Amino acid sequence: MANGVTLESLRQSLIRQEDTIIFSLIERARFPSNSPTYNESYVATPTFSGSLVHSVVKETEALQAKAGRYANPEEHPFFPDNLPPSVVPPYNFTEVLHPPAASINMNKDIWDMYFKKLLQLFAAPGDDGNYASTAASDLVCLQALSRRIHYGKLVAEVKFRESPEEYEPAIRAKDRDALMKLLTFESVEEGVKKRVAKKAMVFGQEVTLNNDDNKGKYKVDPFVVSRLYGDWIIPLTKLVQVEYLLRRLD
Ligand SMILES: O=C(O)C(=O)C[C@]1(C(=O)O)C=C[C@@H](O)C=C1
Repeated sequence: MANGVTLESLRQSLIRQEDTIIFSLIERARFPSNSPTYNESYVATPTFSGSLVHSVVKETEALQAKAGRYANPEEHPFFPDNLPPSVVPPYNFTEVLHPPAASINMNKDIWDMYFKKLLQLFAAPGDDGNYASTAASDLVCLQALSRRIHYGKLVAEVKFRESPEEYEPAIRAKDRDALMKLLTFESVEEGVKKRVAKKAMVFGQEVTLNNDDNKGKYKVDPFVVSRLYGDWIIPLTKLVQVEYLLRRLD
């Protein structure tokens, strides 16, 4: 395909992104749940609107927008409204995606999934007062998840270009189920779920000098990581692909 992007190269990137996601979860799991981070009434100052995490994400995004982060089509802000423009010289990113792709931003769903479902699965209950660091860790997780899930746009583009004749009728018929079927590779998904569990075991083990006295203790539960992928990350990546394909002929 044009620009040297292939399904294989995109899958390699998704595999590399697993490392980033798992490490970000391990870092977040250093802290307990720290509920004041998410409590809107905890921060009572006009400087911050909403919860601490809301402000940390929003204000960090504003700074990163100035530094050019969102000029990259692979990056999506959680708070896209009123972001300041980039102040850095533009970089000529290769255009792979069909332009309507720019209107797809699933971060609202990612935000809800992360705070309502994922977090409680891997952050132990408790409060150690490290709210600012907790919010900073959440931001790193959210950005890693967002990048991975929106990678679905590129994956969908490559799949479309490889066999437009298969996709076009389903796109014209706006048949989401047919698109979902076409883009699904169950054996690949099974492989992803197994590999991330294995990576969670390797990356999350305690490394000591005297062999295996910590066997079986992991910083994030490998089963939970596999479940995050199976129940949320992969389904949202597929939803991005469907949304992208539906606009592919616009
Ligand atoms: O590898 C692909 O073909 C993808 O579309 C990525 C992905 C995933 O999210 O990991 C999603 C759908 C496929 O069924 C398999 C895997």
